[in-house]
Amino acid sequence: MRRSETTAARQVVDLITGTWRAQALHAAAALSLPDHVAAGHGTVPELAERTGASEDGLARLLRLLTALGVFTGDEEEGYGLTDVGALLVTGGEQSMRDMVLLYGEEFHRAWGAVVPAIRTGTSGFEHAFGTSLHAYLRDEPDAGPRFLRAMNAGNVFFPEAAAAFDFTRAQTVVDVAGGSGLLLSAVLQAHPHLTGTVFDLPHMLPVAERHLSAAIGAHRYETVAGDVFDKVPAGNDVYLLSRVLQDWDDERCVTLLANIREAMADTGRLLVLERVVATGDTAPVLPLLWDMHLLMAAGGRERTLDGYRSVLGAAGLRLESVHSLTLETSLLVAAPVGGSSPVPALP
Ligand SMILES: C[S@@+](CC[C@H](N)C(=O)[O-])C[C@H]1O[C@@H](n2cnc3c(N)ncnc32)[C@H](O)[C@@H]1O
Repeated sequence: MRRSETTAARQVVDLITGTWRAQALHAAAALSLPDHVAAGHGTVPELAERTGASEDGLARLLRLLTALGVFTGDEEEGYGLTDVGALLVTGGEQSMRDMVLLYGEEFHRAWGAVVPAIRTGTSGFEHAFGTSLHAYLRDEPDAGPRFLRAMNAGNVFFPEAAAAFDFTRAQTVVDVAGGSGLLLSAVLQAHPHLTGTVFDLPHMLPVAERHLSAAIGAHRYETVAGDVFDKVPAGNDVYLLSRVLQDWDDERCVTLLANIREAMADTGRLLVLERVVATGDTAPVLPLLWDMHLLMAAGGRERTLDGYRSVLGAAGLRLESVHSLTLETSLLVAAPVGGSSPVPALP
């Protein structure tokens, strides 16, 4: 075999085995191995006793995940956690365990329906579960809070978003479909003069309420239940819309954006947090992977910059600026068409 063929074959094998890596990580999180290792129980017999798993299976899983950079050590000495493994320990502000679990369980099943999803344009989730992700989150006990905990793990760009926009002249902020309230709390913590509202479906609000009451204190925020396709709280200076457009087709995006436009003053601003898709063989892969994942999960999509411009424009908003954040996420600042001044100055 020529060298270029070897390299191409290697690439195919690496692509095929990508899902095995993710599922090995999922097994470690599902068996709480990082928790046990963090508690000092790092040998295979100790882990077998605590998890009820077979020693042979555990030894092989740990040896693979050590090679993948999740654990340190070996079977003889016992295992410790790398920085990656430490992110899989339960609890803690930065923990990504809930994300690993959701992606390894429900979303893995949704990806199992990738071919019918691409054939039909209906989400992989609907093919696999017989119901939409949104209905599942509403109807399945504890699914909503589990989903929000998993979303939290991907929120590493929230503090950056709070710093990327000049909030000094704003007084009130609404996080539209704000989920866990973590973005609003990052904004309120960074800008103590602001008060804020989390607006979301009623079954999602308890998580935001719990988080904001602990992080912010009762007098600076409220939670409001409602449907973004009906109307959103009016008269605020800044509207946040994080990872929401990604779940809907253009028509639904225009409806919800038009509701936000109607609620904002002409001087208001809308801050959209999404990934921007580029094309070509040098395009960053993460937005493209997430675009495909959104088809598998909610039947949604990531958009090109022109795609965001187009749905904003159809709702009476214009894209004013774009800021790059970590994990290839972008902050898009939009202003009402015709409303040129920024949010009003504080008295
Ligand atoms: C992908 S999550 C994003 C949550 C949050 N903005 C974030 O970035 O972590 C989508 C959110 O949209 C909310 N949502 C879905 N349909 C909605 C509707 N019709 N009205 C209001 N919120 C809705 C969900 O409850 C969920 O919190």
